[in-house]
Amino acid sequence: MQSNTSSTTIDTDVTFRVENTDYYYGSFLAVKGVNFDVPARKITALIGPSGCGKSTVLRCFNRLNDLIPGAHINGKIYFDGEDLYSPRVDPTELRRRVGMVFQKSNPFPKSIYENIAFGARINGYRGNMDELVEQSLRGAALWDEVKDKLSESGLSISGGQQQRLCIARAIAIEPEVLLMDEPCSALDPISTLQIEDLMQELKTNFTIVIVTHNMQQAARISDNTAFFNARQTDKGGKQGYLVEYASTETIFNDPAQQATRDYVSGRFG
Ligand SMILES: Nc1ncnc2c1ncn2[C@@H]1O[C@H](COP(=O)(O)OP(=O)(O)OP(=O)(O)O)[C@@H](O)[C@H]1O
Repeated sequence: MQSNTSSTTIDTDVTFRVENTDYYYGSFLAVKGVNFDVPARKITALIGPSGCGKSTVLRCFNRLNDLIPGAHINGKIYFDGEDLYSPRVDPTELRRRVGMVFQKSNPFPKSIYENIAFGARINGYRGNMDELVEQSLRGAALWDEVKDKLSESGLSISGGQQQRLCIARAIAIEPEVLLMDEPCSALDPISTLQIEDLMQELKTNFTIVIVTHNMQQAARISDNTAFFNARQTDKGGKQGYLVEYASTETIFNDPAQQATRDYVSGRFG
């Protein structure tokens, strides 16, 4: 495995290999020198204080940062062994393979049924749509709650249900990876636990990378954890970097770095 500092061996298939990457917004170097491997069909958590670059790194896995003017990276990210930034990679097709769930649930202002069917249709799905809708809602542990109101608006259900609808929509197009940017931060504890349980089920089929501010959540659900921090630069700004990457067990119980120990024990951040 590739790692900045830690020694834990992560012996499994690699979905993303991040090699010597620097992340820029224009001339601003937001995150510097990141190396790590994201293993397949595991949950990898990105943690660290605000502004250390977790979302920046996450958004590069499906090249969502391409949509931000001036954003670019140096270094390499490989997805299933292929250079993610190669001209051969079509970002739209990449985003089909690497789905994303955001902090704030964002169902389309359409029926629950159409929330699933719409994306599938655009992606050329030709099979039985009713079956796909049911299977996706079941996969997101939402079917029983909405099966009798599929024609109602996706915006009419609770926040936790909306977030599961967004997960159903994401898995309907059969991605290989699910990126999750603080998916539970707007949810109550019960909905949060439902999403966490769901993630444990989803990881049998999907590689999951999650950004979370909730350290207990990272400890509960993830297999591996990357701890990012930010340091002061000469110019007075802040620059993110990866402090340590290892199994979640190691990061929370026996980290190699004092900064990691301080962070996970709540001493800063
Ligand atoms: N669109 C953007 N344009 C310019 N700078 C940005 C942009 N998005 C993020 N940044 C900067 O990049 C750095 C990393 O931000 P990022 O949002 O990735 O951090 P984060 O760890 O996810 O923070 P938070 O936990 O607060 O969401 C910060 O200095 C931030 O101001």
